[in-house]
Order: sequence, then C-alpha cells, then structure tokens
Amino acid sequence: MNFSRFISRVSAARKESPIRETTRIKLQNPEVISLAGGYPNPAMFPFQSAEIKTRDGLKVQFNEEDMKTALQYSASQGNRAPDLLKWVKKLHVKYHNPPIMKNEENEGFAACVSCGSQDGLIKVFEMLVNPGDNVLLDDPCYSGTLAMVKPMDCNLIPVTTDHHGLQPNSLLSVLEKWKPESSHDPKSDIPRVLYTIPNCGNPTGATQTLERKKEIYAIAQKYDLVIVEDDPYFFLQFNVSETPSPSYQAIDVDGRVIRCDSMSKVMSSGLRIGWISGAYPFIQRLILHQQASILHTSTFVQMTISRLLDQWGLEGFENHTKNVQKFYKERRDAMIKYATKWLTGLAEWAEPEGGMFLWIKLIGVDDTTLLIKKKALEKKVLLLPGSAFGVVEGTSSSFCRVSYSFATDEEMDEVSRLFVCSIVVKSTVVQV
Ligand SMILES: Cc1ncc(COP(=O)(O)O)c(CNc2cc3ccccc3n(O)c2=O)c1O
Repeated sequence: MNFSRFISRVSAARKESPIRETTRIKLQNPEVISLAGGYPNPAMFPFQSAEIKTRDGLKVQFNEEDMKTALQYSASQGNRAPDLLKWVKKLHVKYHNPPIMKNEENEGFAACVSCGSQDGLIKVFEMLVNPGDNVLLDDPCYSGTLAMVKPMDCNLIPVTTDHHGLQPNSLLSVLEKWKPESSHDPKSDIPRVLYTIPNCGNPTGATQTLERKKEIYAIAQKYDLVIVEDDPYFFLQFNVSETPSPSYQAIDVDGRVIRCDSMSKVMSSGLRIGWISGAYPFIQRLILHQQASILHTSTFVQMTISRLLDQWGLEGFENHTKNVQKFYKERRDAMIKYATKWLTGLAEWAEPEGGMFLWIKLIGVDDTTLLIKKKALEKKVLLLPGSAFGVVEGTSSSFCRVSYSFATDEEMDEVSRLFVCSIVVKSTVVQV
C-alpha cells in the first residue's frame, strides 16, 4: 500500500509536539527524572479516591495512588498503564483477527483512543480529505458524518444502499467514470476514500453480508480506495448465536481499512470512549492530531473502562454484549409489533438485523420532511425525516428514522398511533 497517497496536506504537515514527546519518553522510561513537562502536581487535585459499582456487583476502585495517575495527563495514543490499548488489541484479536497484525511493526495494526468514535471519525476525514476531493459515502448516511464532511469543501458522491447496505454494483457504476490505473496518477481526481457503516446501519439498520463486504473490498483494491468502516453497532448485531458479521478489518489484507469503534452502545455514551484502528502509517497521523487537539482522551475514563475489563475478562465482556444484544432485539421486536399494528398499508420497512433504528418508508409520500417537522410534531411525535440523511443536500426522501432504543412499549404504541393520525391528516389534505 502506498499510504502517503491517502494523507491530506494538513495531516502530512503535522509533526510530533516536543511537549508530547516528553510525555512519551517519561511513560516509556519511568526512572527518568523529568522537569520537562508542565504536569500539575496531583497533590493539589481535590479528588482523593473513587469507587464505581457495576450492576453485576463488581467495584472499580481508585485509591489515592491510582488517582494521581487517573487525574493526570497521559499519552495521546491512549493509556498504557493501566492499559486500555492492551484491551483494544485483545478485542480486535478476538472479534476481527486483522490480517495486518502479521505485518511489520511500521505497517502493522495500531490504534488510537478517541473521545467517542465521532471524535476519531472527524480526525480520520481530516487525515484523508483535501478540499476538492471526491469522497464516496453510503447514501443515506449518518447525519453526524455529513456534518463533518459537508464543510470540508469536497465533492460528496452518494453510493446507493438497500436493506443489505452498500450496493457493490452502485459503487462500481459510480467508479466507472475513472480507469482503475488513474489511482497511480497523482493529478487524477479519482476518489480515494469510501465511508461506510458495515453493520446495523444508521439510519437504515442494514447489515452488509460478508459476500457484499468481499465484493466491495475487491472493488476498493481495484480502484485503490481506503475504506473507512464506521461500526459503532458491531456489538448490537442480533444474531447472538453465530459470530457477528465480519468487519472489513477482518478481511483487510492490504491495510486499506480504517476502523472506527465505539463503547457508546455497550459501556457508556457519556464517558466518550472510542478508538480508531488500522495500519500504523494512518494511526500515526491520528496520534499527531490528538497531540494538537485534545492531547488525549480522559485518563480517568480510560482507566475506568480498562479496570472493569480486567475484572470481566473477554468472557465477561462477551456476556455483557450478549445481554445488550438481547435487550435491543426485544426493543426491535416491540417496535416492529406496533409499526405493524398501526402502519400496515401506510408504510413499509425492512426488519433491522441489529442496532437501534427502523427505517420506515411512507407509501405515497415523496418527502417526509414537512410531515415530520410539522404534522407529526403537532401530534407530539418527534422523528427524523429521511432528508436529514441525504448525501446530496435537499434530496427528498419518503423515509423517516425511528429509534427504538429508549421508548417503552406504551410509547411505541402511542407514537405509532399518533403518527398514523398525522399521515392520514396529510393524505386527506392531498385528496382535497
Ligand atoms: C454511525 C455512527 N457513527 C458514529 C457515531 C458517534 O458515536 P460515538 O461518538 O462513539 O458516541 C454514531 C452515533 N449516532 C448518534 C449519536 C447521537 C447522540 C446524541 C443524540 C442523538 C444521536 N443520534 O441520533 C445518533 O444517531 C453513529 O450512529
């Protein structure tokens, strides 16, 4: 892989901060007496100890000595002591077994902890995209990603999806405008980046089959694309009996996959823990970005997560994720029950295989925006119109996104009933 082909001008210009370099040296050589870094003295921190109880009766405890570490600056890449990065590697060996782990150190597997995958994702785009670039994305696309890339003055190219996610033929038809060999021409405007949500998509709930992932990966090899796989719902796949649908990282023999993971759906969304992983040449650029932006993700939060994982072990984490899968599957089933009860004949949908979202198409409604923002709201129903997820600004959408993660059965029943009222009122207006 020619990694430098993918690095933006801004990212290529980043250099290691001298201050952060001293942090790295000190962490790697604890015996060194350092007067270099501007570390505040922890004796002046007001917090002395902490204890967090878990639902399964465990305790994550921080004594006075622990707090000196937990409340102090730490390495930009992520905590090494105690070691969240160790856990990241263990989880990736278990769930993805990335082929690049066999590569030489300088092109092998690496990871950088971020404040949620959103923080990591915007840094990935800033690492890969120059103004004017052509960027390929799932369409519809997670609105949080659109908020990142739309201001970047690049040309966003939608790639059609269906209830199995990204369509390989759609990707091919978009790329046929270029010759694959154009990827060797630095002056060509051939796309270099494909962003996709491989499993339990937002907003569609779609999961790409392994066959599709292999087809798409082969296309990425042919046209020399980097695949940014944004996979915060990986652990929310409902096929709890089998192993989760493999990630792109699991089939990435070239080092062209940059993977975004999140703990938001399985551990906590407010603690803001995620990580970006992939080949070291990419992760190295992200670490430099962390040094220049947030310095590092909260040391205390990283230690909280790693200390719980130390107690759980991989088996305990697996048991927890199976509980999470079971919970969201039950919520999905309830949402389908009430949507079927109230919306049959008025709307259609594909049953999500995981995640938290149901993507509903209203029959006979060209664009749901006004219906959702006005009619539904008048009935005290708040949903998201499909237009919020369109790659191309102003695109109409017959869809709306429903999140079933929080609502009770009663709320789902009532929302579906009220939503029908707003649709029926709308269609009455149309008849008149
Ligand atoms: C595909 C995809 N990629 C990345 C992220 C960000 O995850 P994190 O930074 O690791 O927590 C997300 C989170 N999606 C949402 C978040 C959210 C937060 C408050 C209120 C509403 C929210 N709605 O609606 C969302 O869809 C996502 O779906």
